Amino acid sequence: MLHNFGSINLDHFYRVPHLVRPGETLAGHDYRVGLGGKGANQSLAMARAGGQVRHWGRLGRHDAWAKELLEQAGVDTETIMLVDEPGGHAIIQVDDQGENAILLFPGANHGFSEASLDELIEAAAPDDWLLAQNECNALAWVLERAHAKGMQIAFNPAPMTEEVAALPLELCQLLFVNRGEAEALTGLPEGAAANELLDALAARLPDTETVLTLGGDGAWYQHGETRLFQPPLPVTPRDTTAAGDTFIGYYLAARQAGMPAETCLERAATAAAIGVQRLGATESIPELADVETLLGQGT
Ligand SMILES: OC[C@H]1O[C@H](O)[C@H](O)[C@@H]1O
Repeated sequence: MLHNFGSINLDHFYRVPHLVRPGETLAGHDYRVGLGGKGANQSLAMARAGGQVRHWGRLGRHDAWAKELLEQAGVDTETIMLVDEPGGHAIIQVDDQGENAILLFPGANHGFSEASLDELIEAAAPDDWLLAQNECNALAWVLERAHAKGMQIAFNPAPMTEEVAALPLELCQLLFVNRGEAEALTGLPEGAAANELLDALAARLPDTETVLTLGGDGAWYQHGETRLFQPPLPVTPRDTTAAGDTFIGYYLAARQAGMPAETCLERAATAAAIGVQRLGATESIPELADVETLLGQGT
């Protein structure tokens, strides 16, 4: 079982002619509300991919529909608490090129007490996995406790903040980073080559398996002497929101099923390529059958 200590947000989407500039008032031409949050997106993607995932989350009581949606997708939601607090939400602008800008309000995602997390870690099995992103509070504490219990840790340092760089990342078995996150963790300048980023990540975290996602430039896996490249799929993105989350959920499900790293990369990249052609966060995450069809393995 994988336990995902992750955010749940209500995403408010606006299609815009361009991302709003400082001081500008801009009219959007489409508006929708959907389930998002990096944590919820990754749980839902993992469940759609056939993985076993339990979500540790906090959700405003009025947004209980979000819990049902995760449950319908196959996520174990027993450990999602409904609380009398404003829930997390995001204001997401998507421009005509599919680029986005996200304003985040953490709300209930930042209300975890150490006691409640202790109970969740206590209930997990020592050989279970923990997955986390950077949208919930008490992150360092959770990583240390989960590691002390013997759990394997997968971490996605998104969104990147100064505090993340100070986390005990050496406790992680698996790290998922995009270009910006890799640059921030290694101190390399913007635009550094993939090989330089991977070298610097390996120097900093020699025991950690690293997956570097580069959007339209493909993805890499690195561990020890092994370095694998997954070429990008030729697609025109409509909305890149949650593409990284889709990738991570599909990767982890494939890994949980015992697939080798190159297969995990291929399935994850294929799922993300389908996702970027659709609008929204959880709404864009494909079903496993769609991914297998594109992989040429459909029935
Ligand atoms: O990664 C995409 C997600 O980031 C923010 O957490 C939004 O809620 C959105 O769903």
